[in-house]
Amino acid sequence: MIKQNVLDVLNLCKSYGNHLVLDDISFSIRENEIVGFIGPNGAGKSTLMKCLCGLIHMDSGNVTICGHDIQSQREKALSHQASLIESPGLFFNMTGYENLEIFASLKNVSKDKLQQMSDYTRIGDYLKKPVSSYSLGMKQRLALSIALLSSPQFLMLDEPMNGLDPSGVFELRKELRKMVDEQGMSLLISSHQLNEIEKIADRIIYIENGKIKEVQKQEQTITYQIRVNKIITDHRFRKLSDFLYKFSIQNPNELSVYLRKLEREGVQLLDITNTSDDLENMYTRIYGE
Ligand SMILES: Nc1ncnc2c1ncn2[C@@H]1O[C@H](COP(=O)(O)OP(=O)(O)OP(=O)(O)O)[C@@H](O)[C@H]1O
Repeated sequence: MIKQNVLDVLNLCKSYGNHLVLDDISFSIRENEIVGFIGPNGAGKSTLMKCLCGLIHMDSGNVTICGHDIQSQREKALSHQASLIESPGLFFNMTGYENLEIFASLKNVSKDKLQQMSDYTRIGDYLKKPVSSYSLGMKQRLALSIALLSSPQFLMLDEPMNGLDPSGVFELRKELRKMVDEQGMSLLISSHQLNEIEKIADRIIYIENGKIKEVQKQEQTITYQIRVNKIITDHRFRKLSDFLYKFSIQNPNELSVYLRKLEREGVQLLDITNTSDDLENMYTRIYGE
């Protein structure tokens, strides 16, 4: 089945005064896809997310959410998305449950859904206490539950792992993956935590100075460099120098196929190195040390 795009961003530009913060940004996100957004401080991640959820206006470009243009069909486009950007907008002097109730009534959500999302917070009796008494993790869970009240098809989370302890990060990652897999949601998630993004994202977009520097392909290619004792004629092995070749596979199981092929041709394997770009290598290559 062909997956539709839930988000299309085309040539988006945004400046604050003379400062061009987003410079001709274009990318798409498909159904059921988790896209990670990585970039150094001030790269433009939050500004982009704010443009995508209608919090601020872009100067030029086009954004469609589930096929609806965010400018000409603003209400329809925004009804398909939810976002948590910067600190969650909670009423601190009210209880968690009262917060959920207010947002449920604003979003015209049924009582069942309200109950479902109060259970989803998994903060138990704390729901009856003022939000000011919550830990950061509890506030995050409450804010995420509020964002999910409207069953969005597209969710944007800006640095959701900030301040969470390792078990909180693990839980959040597990839950986000489950939501995407079971409810068909798509997710755009920004983080500074490279290893966390690597674990959750299907694809990663690198941004710097408001420009997309690179998009990691969804299918991670595994590349090997091999040193052998004789010339290989098979074109799938790219010659780097005498007796040094490179080949790429999409699936780890394919490696044995390549190695058996060499064996059949009487080529002796002297050395093999996995030279695939992992996230940290890629980050260093793009942004420097
Ligand atoms: N309201 C504003 N007015 C003027 N400049 C702004 C405003 N908001 C952001 N900027 C500037 O825009 C640039 C991008 O900021 P943004 O917050 O989008 O970056 P970021 O990638 O989210 O950074 P971080 O990882 O530190 O949160 C920065 O140079 C910032 O100073």
